[in-house]
Amino acid sequence: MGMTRTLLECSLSDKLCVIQEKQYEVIIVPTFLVTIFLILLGVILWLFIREQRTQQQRPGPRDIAPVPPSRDLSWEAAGHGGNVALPLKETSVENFLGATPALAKLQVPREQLSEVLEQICNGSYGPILRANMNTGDASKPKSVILKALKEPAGLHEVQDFLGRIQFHQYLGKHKNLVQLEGCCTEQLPLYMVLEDVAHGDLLNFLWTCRRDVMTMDGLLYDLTEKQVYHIGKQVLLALEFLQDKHLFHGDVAARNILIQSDLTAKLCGLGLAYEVYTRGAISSTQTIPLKWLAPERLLLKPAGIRADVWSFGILLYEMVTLGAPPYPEVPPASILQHLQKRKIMKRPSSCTRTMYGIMKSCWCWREAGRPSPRELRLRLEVAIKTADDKAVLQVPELVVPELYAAVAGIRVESLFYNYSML
Ligand SMILES: Nc1ncnc2c1ncn2[C@@H]1O[C@H](COP(=O)(O)OP(=O)(O)OP(=O)(O)O)[C@@H](O)[C@H]1O
Repeated sequence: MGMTRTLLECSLSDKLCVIQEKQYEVIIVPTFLVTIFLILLGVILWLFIREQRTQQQRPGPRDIAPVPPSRDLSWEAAGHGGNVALPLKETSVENFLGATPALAKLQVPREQLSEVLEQICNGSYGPILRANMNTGDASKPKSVILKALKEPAGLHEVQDFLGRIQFHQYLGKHKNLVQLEGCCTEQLPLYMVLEDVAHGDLLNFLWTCRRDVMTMDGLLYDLTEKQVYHIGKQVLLALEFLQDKHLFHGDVAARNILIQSDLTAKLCGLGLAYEVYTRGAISSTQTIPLKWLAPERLLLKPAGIRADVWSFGILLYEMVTLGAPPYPEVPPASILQHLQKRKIMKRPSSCTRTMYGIMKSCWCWREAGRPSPRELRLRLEVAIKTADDKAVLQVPELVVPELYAAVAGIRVESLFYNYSML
């Protein structure tokens, strides 16, 4: 209306009128544009905040970053490493602990954990303890393993620890994976509660088989070729399970396999599988003993389940030599140069040609040339039929853990050994 009146009141030669008309354009159009822009910005911000809130409230493993393709290193490079996206300044550890409803169902009341029986070792994020858990029947306490988060812990460490528990929950049950029983995470100190695989790790079992110990708590310290295949097959079943979830283990070795008296084998040490889950890759900063690693891992290239297959070959070597360190003549730091010359380990005297053939297939330089866990398992199932079930594997030399650690390229503190106490 204002514009029309101005035009009617002015003649075309009236300069003031032209200026007045332009002033309207200069004021109204930008104001209109700025208003639209502000409204749009508001809507976008509102949608963003709403999405963030719903993500934090969602239960289960979705709190952890979604599973990216396992061979995609760019996922990590693009900075998607975190697992629960809460800004540090906005929350304290206590607030954060109260705000993880995803773990509510897993909570074990602290008063049910009666006494700590022993500290097994120092794990990668804190002490690993054996404790008794009350089951309701006072005469039948259940032994469990507590993985504690060392204190003091920052918010990132707490987030990471909770993410690991959720990862266990996400994995679910498998006979050949160590089982999550619950957690205590509503206040500090934080515990992950795991089933107790009482006979401990396979490496200690293998070392004990070198001794004159016959049996302990129902476990027979003798190993035959058939049993090596039997244990190997179970590890492969666990790897198939991980592969079905687009994951891989990253640290397959005798020290990461727990053993029960009936020789049920359970893969533990799932820390790297968790990294694969959250980042799509294993971070190169992780210190994994080099002698177990496939060439692509040593070269810091993207790796997948077939890197586990390489390590599985080393595991067979460990079993058949009753826990000898791999490549005893090669210093750990020179392993890559050694492999680059296409050298692999020679057949140990205790190893049949069939088993050595299987090991060699795992140690193919090219990933694609290696069998999948399933193909390998089928080969083991064939081999098991004709394997020796009588001759007990024997190695006369006893192990000195410190020496073993130096040759294997492992920190001796990371080895749990009750071996020397026997
Ligand atoms: N459920 C269990 N039952 C018996 N012993 C266990 C159990 N879990 C772990 N251990 C013992 O603790 C050692 C270290 O375990 P594990 O590798 O799982 O811990 P970690 O070093 O903190 O690994 P990660 O970061 O990969 O989870 C094992 O070699 C084993 O001796």
